[in-house]
Amino acid sequence: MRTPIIAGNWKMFKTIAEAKKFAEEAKAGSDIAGVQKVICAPYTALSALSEALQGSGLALGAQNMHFEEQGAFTGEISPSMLKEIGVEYVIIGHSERRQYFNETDETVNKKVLAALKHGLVPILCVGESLEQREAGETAKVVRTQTEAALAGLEAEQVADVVIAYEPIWAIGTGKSSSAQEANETIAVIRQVIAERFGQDAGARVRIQYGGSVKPENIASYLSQPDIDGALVGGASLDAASYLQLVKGSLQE
Ligand SMILES: O=C(CO)COP(=O)(O)O
Repeated sequence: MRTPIIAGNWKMFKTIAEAKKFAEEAKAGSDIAGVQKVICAPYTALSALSEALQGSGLALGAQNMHFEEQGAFTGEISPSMLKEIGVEYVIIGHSERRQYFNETDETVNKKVLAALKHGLVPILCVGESLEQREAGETAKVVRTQTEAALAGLEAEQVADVVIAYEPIWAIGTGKSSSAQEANETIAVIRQVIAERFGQDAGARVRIQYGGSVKPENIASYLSQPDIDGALVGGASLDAASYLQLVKGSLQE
């Protein structure tokens, strides 16, 4: 049985004061059990949130990191810097980073390896563009991205990775993939992992859907057999909305 995981990706939103306010409000859901709750905040808010989230039941995540331990990499943040302030999860390879910040399958792979080495749980993002989808290439694209990102990992490590399937055309557009279509693509990802790393890793790895997930549609995704949670942008910015997502992820 895979525990569902609902991760908020705040992207470039929220000052420290706004982040603290969210943390206070999110404490109303501290007693909700059976689901893993994560908020991935901007770097500047992480340290304050590490304290402010105490007692909320929410774990802390970052949205990116460098793969090196330290060095002359102006503007970058290392895995141990994140660990030091209580970060447990890190989003890797989000399509916005692939699109705007030159993230490649190769750097994604290095970051996944570095995260695991430092005891951070990577939330690895994969997903096709609208053009690729219309060309019938969805399965091929997610297969290539998944294989490249997980190259060099042991089966035991793969089981600990969280994967987020985010079709690019569904991000922030209000156009969500149907739950059934999302489940089909997620089943492909699970199959790729089972082929490469064994049935056990395939059965254990948690795979989220992301792209215009809202409190109104979350239950339909989570009712699918291969979908284990959601990576949510816009609807995670408000604490009440985030808690509704968490509640909605619990199967009746
Ligand atoms: O990119 C996303 C989460 O990482 C999805 O964003 P939205 O939920 O705003 O569509």
